[in-house]
Amino acid sequence: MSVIEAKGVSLTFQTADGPVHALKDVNLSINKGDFVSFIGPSGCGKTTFLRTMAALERPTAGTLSVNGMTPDQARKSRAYGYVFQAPGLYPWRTIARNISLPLEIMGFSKPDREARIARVLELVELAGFGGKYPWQLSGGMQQRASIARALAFDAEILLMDEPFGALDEIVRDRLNEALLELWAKTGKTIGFVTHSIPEAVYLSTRIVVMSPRPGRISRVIESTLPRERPLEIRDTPEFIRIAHEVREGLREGHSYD
Ligand SMILES: Nc1ncnc2c1ncn2[C@@H]1O[C@H](COP(=O)(O)OP(=O)(O)OP(=O)(O)O)[C@@H](O)[C@H]1O
Repeated sequence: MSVIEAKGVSLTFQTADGPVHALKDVNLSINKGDFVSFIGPSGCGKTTFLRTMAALERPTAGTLSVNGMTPDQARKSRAYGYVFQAPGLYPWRTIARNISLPLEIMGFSKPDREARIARVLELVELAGFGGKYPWQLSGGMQQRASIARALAFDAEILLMDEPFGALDEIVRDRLNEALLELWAKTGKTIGFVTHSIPEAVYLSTRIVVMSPRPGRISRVIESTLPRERPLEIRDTPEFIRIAHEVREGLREGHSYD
């Protein structure tokens, strides 16, 4: 069953220096339970595409449906959680109260909010840190808190824009493992932007390779790796083969420059 469907999506930004063709004729279907990564050089439209799915940008041509609705309707019915590149937590609110904020806006009762906060803090391994302020946590813990905030209202779709880009590799490895575990536990559909080939291969069921000027999909790679993936899987010939295929896709995209 397809939960996200993009048909002929193009987006041109009008700027003072003329039009910027951020996306051109993007066609993609994401199935329920898929973990889809978007990879490509800087400026190829990865963030823009994720933002159009989340109704944070509007395509200039084509159609997009999210859970059978327009992106606008999907946003209003809270069909997805969105994780930004930076954690974006309010420094004057504790971690629990940061997670609580969208729930308060959505009108969840206090006991329901408290139960949800406890559950998501547990999921991202931050149980016991709800009373801390963001500045009392490390960068990796803050990013996990922002993931908890996106998970709290239990949307079936999670859109993540390079959530681990600013973290060191050891922390990133741990969060990648935790994210896979969470995905296996919850069966969510995940759209994930990254710059890292190993991260894309490790996490995804499908890897969408994009190329710039204008942003297009140059290759979609179906992963042949099993769903259960210890970190050591990165040393297997199959992992290396898929990484090679992604690299080839990236190179291919560049030949259009
Ligand atoms: N609001 C905007 N107004 C004008 N141009 C924009 C706007 N947002 C993005 N762009 C342009 O659209 C193109 C795609 O940008 P986008 O941020 O989607 O790329 P990206 O692949 O996510 O890049 P990065 O990997 O560096 O985050 C770029 O050329 C960018 O300058």
